Amino acid sequence: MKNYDARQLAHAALQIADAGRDLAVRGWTPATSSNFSVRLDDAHAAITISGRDKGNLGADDVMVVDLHGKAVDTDARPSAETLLHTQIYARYADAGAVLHTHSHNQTVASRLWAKAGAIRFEGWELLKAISGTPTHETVIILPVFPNTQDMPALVKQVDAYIDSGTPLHGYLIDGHGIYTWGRDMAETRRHLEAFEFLLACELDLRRLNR
Ligand SMILES: CSC[C@@H](O)[C@@H](O)C(=O)COP(=O)(O)O
Ligand SMILES: [Zn+2]
Repeated sequence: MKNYDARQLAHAALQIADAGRDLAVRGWTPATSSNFSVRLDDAHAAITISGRDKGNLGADDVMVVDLHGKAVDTDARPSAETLLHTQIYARYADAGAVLHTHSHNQTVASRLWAKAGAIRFEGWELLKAISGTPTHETVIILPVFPNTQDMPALVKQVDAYIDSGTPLHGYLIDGHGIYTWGRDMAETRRHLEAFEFLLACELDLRRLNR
């Protein structure tokens, strides 16, 4: 017997496919990169199957994992980065969706700010698109973690950052891409779009030497 709600899974798969189509059209998911998930309940998430074309997802491209990243009711292989998704659901009880993309801006910025270890956004009106940010007179830090294929090692770094108490709304991985999340898919898409815009602004200022 399934211990998650199949209707919820079907709805999550639709949300994931819809997000994937939109993000691919924007060019943020090149060459099967990126992965997406939606929380189903306290113990399960729906997540993209590894290696699929993220711009052309259907219900068969989404599977269920438990919050330890283990496949549930299927032999399919979940995203190679599943542990980064389940970590967010485990650490943030109100997280309802996680998006990871590889846009050009995200990837270039991750390299430029890797040494500094973070990008500091301050004074941008669009910061208000990040939930809990009532004014542009705010600082939001987007950390940059070194890339590795060793997911437990990456999870450890993110855990240490969360444990430090600095608010975390998303992060970059060096030479790789971005992770962000929200209470539901709509909020998560807004956060992703806001970070992409802010990164583009910071990159332009760099190009202009400002
Ligand atoms: C195609 S290169 C990108 C992958 O290595 C990975 O970073 C990625 O985002 C997608 O992996 P996936 O296992 O399909 O979820
Ligand atoms: Zn990736």
